[in-house]
Amino acid sequence: MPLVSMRQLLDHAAENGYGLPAFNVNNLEQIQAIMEAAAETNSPVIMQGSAGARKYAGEPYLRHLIEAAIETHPDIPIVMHQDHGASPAICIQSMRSGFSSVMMDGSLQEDAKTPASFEYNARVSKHVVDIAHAIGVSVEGELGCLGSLETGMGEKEDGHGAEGALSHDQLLTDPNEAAEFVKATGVDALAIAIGTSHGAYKFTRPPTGAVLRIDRIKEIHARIPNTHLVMHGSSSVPQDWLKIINQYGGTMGETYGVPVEEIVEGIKHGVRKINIDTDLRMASTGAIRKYLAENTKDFDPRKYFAAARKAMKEICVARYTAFGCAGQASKIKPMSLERMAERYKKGELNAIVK
Ligand SMILES: O=C(COP(=O)(O)O)[C@@H](O)[C@H](O)[C@H](O)COP(=O)(O)O
Repeated sequence: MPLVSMRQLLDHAAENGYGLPAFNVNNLEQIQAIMEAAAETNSPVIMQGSAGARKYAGEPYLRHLIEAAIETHPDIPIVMHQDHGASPAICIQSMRSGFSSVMMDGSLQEDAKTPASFEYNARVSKHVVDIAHAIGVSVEGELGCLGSLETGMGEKEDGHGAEGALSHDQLLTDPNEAAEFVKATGVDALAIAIGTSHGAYKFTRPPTGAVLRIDRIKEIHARIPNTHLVMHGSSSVPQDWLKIINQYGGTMGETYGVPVEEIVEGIKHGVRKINIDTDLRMASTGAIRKYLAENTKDFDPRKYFAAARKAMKEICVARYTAFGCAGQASKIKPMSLERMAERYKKGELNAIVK
């Protein structure tokens, strides 16, 4: 099965009431873990490369690893998505190199740190949509700045994200603005700010509705019913892996993520794409720490990478199952990007704004 557009998968998810985890990828073992889990559960796949991943692995390595997944698993629809493009130029470069979906993150200025105005965000996002849709590529936008409703701080991590204190309004996507943004841009998917943040340190205690505003999802979805909502920063920060990391020499502090049952609630109200990176990082780190501590004579990296791959696969299977993707891959008839471009041109995929 060829590479497919993200819009095709998210439309299928909306029609059938499920959500798709979008796993960040940086190396071979992560990609194999995701694909083994998808094959075992018959799930469609979104793999995404962040700015950090592009810096770490280099875009050609990422692309060829994902292409290897497509070749190895011809029966699974796969989206190659570029996560957090800080400028139209980055998105255009990704499209040129074969990504079937891009995120234009105009919520921040091109430095990926300074919150941008609504006008700037709408202008750069619309620019990317015009180019992407002409070739059948899907576009995710972002409105609102990710950060903590507990502390009021932005979530700068690894060079990406707003720095310093943010107002409550900036940390929470406004449904009226979301409607205006989608009308002005025509993005296929919209990342919203509801109190989640990237990385492991999201909440100092299990989150309540005051700091994780799932209720806001319902209000936004009611205004833009066919624009697919995206939850960034949605790792659940598995407590069992946190314990293993610390048991084997790690010093991670007490922290909590987004509970899977809250994500499932979001899926009932229009969330279709759920970004997950930290959970696989934690499973991988915990498994490697444990393996090396228990096998002190081993020096073959394939042994501890295999342990990491197995741990990551278990998380992927759990998320595919919980989000309702399991069993869906074989029901999807892939559409070429050319066909998607025709559909955009005919207006078949126009946004509904209420
Ligand atoms: O939402 C995301 C991950 O959420 P998470 O931390 O797993 O809760 C991704 O979109 C981030 O972009 C990604 O984790 C950032 O990765 P790097 O830039 O550090 O590679």
